[in-house]
Amino acid sequence: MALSRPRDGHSPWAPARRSAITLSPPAHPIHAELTVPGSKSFANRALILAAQAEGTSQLGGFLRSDDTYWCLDALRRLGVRAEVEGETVTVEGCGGRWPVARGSLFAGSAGTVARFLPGALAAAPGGEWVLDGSDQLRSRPLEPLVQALRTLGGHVEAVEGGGLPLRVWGGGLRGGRVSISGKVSSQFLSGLLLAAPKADASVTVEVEDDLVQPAYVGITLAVMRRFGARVEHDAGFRRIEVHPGPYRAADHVLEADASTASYFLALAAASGGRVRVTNVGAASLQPDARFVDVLEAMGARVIRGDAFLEVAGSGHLRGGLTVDMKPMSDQALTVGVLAALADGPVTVTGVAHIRQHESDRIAVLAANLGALGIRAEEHPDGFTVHPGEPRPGTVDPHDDHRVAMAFALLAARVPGVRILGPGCVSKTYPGFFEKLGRLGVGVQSE
Ligand SMILES: O=C(O)C1=C[C@@H](OP(=O)(O)O)[C@@H](O)[C@H](O)C1
Ligand SMILES: C=C(OP(=O)(O)O)C(=O)O
Repeated sequence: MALSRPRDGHSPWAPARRSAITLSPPAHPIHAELTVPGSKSFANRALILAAQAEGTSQLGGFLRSDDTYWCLDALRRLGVRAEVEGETVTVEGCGGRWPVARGSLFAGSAGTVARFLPGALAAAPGGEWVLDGSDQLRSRPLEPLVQALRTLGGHVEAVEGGGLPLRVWGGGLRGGRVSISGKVSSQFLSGLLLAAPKADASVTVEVEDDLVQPAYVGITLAVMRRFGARVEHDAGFRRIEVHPGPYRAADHVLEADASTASYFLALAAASGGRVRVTNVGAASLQPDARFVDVLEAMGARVIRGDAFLEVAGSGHLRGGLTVDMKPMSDQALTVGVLAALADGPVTVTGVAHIRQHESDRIAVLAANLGALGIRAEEHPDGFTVHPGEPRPGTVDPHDDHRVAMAFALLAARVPGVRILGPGCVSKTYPGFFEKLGRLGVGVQSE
């Protein structure tokens, strides 16, 4: 099947492209109360389950971003009717029998779409599709998921190499036992679990090695239950039993994005200001809602409510610590950039797998800190940053939204940090730089 596809993951929901943006510190410490938009992790799980459900679901708190665009686009190409109005998506479920049973699907740069859709396709009674993605997503791993779906009788084949593009045939999944690796990505396990209720019999999944970011598996199970799935699991999500049954339509309010919230809370810690995020709290299921613990260890004052988080910075960041970021590794770069402003070295461990995220995040962090005059050592599973006086300079995010958002934090104190290709933030938050501007950070576009 010939494929014509965009090479990157930028969607029609991304703002007009700018070649670079230069940031400068706010004139006054930032004091703000703000909300952040919806989480792509919640949105893409709920979209895929609502599409497979019997009946119509309404999902509130939806954010238009690249990752959610490509998820919705793939479901529409499968014949699912879905309408977005304001922050609400209405999805007419097809019961898992995709109305368009042949064709090409595109995941953009969304790991969630690449890892969650193959199971939903293989579990369908019939059909044949090719799922592809951006160049960046093509280079990210998929094999453990492909192998596990095959163990359950799924008909899935990499077209070339081991990742995307992937050819998937419907035909169903049988139940039984299956083991899967969790040390490179928790999304393999999540993708298998989301498909498991559609199998002919119960599926028992065991994690055969380590499991990174287990909280995302908790989110998977919570969203599955919301759509009617019956699931049992141990405390660490290492052994999970999923019973067969249909997904049923459910109205669902998606959690606001704790990863996005972390940048604004970190900005308060770095700038000596105070930020309260009023729609992400300690009750969130997202691991990054616990990132405030790291800010506290670095000297910030934190107030935790069930539905809000507040951070007040002293303007001084404490270093001299080692942090295992495996449970919330999307914030590893945030720690790395804050460390440049701290009073002692900071080491991050437990994040070997982020070398296979949107970029090799450890290498890209070290190279960009180096370009700003900050020494950073790479380790196989993390890095050590030696703080200093970052100088103005250019950051190349390698089309990785978290690199761009983390380096933007330097604007708390450093004038003249220039970020290339800032549009990459639209993967999860197209309005990120505009929001920084409204908080008083100087934002100059080229
Ligand atoms: O399941 C999810 O929604 C996610 C899981 C995590 O990925 P990995 O488990 O691949 O690290 C996380 O980094 C990503 O931003 C979202
Ligand atoms: C790793 C990330 O995304 P993805 O869902 O593409 O894996 C991320 O958002 O940091």
